[in-house]
Amino acid sequence: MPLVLGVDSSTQSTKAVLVDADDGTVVAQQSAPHPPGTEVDPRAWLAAVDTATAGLLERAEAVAVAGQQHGMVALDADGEPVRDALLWNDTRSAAAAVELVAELGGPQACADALGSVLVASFTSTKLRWLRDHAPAEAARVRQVLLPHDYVSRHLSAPGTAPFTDRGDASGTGYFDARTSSWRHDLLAAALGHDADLPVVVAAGAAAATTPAGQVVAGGTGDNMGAALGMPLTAGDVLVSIGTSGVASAVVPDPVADGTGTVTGFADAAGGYLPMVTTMNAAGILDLQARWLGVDHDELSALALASTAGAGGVTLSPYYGGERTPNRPDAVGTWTGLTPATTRADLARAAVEALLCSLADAVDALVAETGAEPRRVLMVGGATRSEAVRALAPAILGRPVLLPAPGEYVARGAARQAAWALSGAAGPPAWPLPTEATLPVVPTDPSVRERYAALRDRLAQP
Ligand SMILES: Nc1ncnc2c1ncn2[C@@H]1O[C@H](COP(=O)(O)OP(=O)(O)O)[C@@H](O)[C@H]1O
Ligand SMILES: O=C(CO)[C@@H](O)[C@H](O)COP(=O)(O)O
Repeated sequence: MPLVLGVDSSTQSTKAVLVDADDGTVVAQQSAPHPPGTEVDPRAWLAAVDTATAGLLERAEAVAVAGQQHGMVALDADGEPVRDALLWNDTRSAAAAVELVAELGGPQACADALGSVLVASFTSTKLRWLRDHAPAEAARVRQVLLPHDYVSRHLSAPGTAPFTDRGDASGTGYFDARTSSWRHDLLAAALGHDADLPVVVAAGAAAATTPAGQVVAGGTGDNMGAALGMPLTAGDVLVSIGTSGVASAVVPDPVADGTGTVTGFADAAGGYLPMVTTMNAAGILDLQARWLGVDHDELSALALASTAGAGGVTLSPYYGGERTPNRPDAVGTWTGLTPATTRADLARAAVEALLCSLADAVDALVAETGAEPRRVLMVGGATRSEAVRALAPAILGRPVLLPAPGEYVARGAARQAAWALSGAAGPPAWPLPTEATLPVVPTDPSVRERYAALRDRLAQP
């Protein structure tokens, strides 16, 4: 029974799961929090991974890291950060994104070259921001890594050249996933000069060893990790409700959505992972719980005590700006508040807004990939909310398969580690533990209609 360790270095925390490589059974798991905010000293992730893997790494024969996508880890000649990392949900580079898309010949040309239309989340836009707003720091940059590359390097033997994978690289804005090659020209155009980039490791290959000699696999982006951890197969749509809200699917061929709604990432197994990502997801409920002075269980109970449509209250939940739709300067907007509005209505409106935003994401993904999903699976921290589970099938308009509670990004990283350890042609077959299939219960269609009307009204200048 060889054990493998999977690490998820996501936005809010690092999670580590120790797994039996033969059948995917979780033997132990630990986590450690990350600092809040959209710019973070990346060394905090190294401290978190040390804490989360303490006592587990020693027991593993192989390890892999999946990490939050896109974050800009800019290193100097000594391999130290020139400044705090800018995360995927930092919107200061929105104007830089517009500029870079224009330089590439417009949105469709950008999607054709990179698989995605650049928005502020992408690494290249952050490098352009650095060039224009902190030129002294930009001039010191010698190497650019993604969060998972930086954590993988930390776990590897000293002197290991940094490495990444095709999945995470496809979210940088200077990688061509179809040829699996870096676009140093685009990196230089963004940053103002060229810099070193990590070696791109083939899917399932061993990339390095730890100081103790354990195999380190290439790692990947957290969403690619989740796809590998399910595993997601043709006909599935995965809805993930963490810091970001994500709808994703695995497909064999690249997509190039010139509207920018669907990003055309690569996956961690040689295919592609078209995705729709929102910036406001679990945080909508965190904020609502704080405002109402309740915990998550109480928020859920309140939401379920109201009725469909939240007594006429509708929320546009783009509190921190939004990426899909691309409204980096948006704020949250409430409508329909009356003297009759209750705390339960407010809780309900928050849950409905979260799910309507995800329903938009699923619909856009289905429209781009052209096939109604065979299954919709739902994972992520906010699926612990009973209200989210109860209302999701009705608002998504599809039955929802709920995998057993677990850390599926970390499980995907563990599966990649097991793959690299085995040297086999593909990852091991691990059964997906499922908790329930949540059936669709008919709901008031005006919930989505009113959400869409508010969303579209706010888009007007
Ligand atoms: N019972 C719950 N109800 C709603 N949200 C929850 C609940 N438990 C945890 N969360 C939220 O889930 C989020 C963390 O989810 P996770 O998938 O781990 O995020 P990430 O991978 O982005 O770090 C946090 O915002 C947390 O508050
Ligand atoms: O930017 C994206 C996807 O393009 C996000 O999905 C990040 O990858 C962060 O993920 P979580 O921390 O929410 O899992």
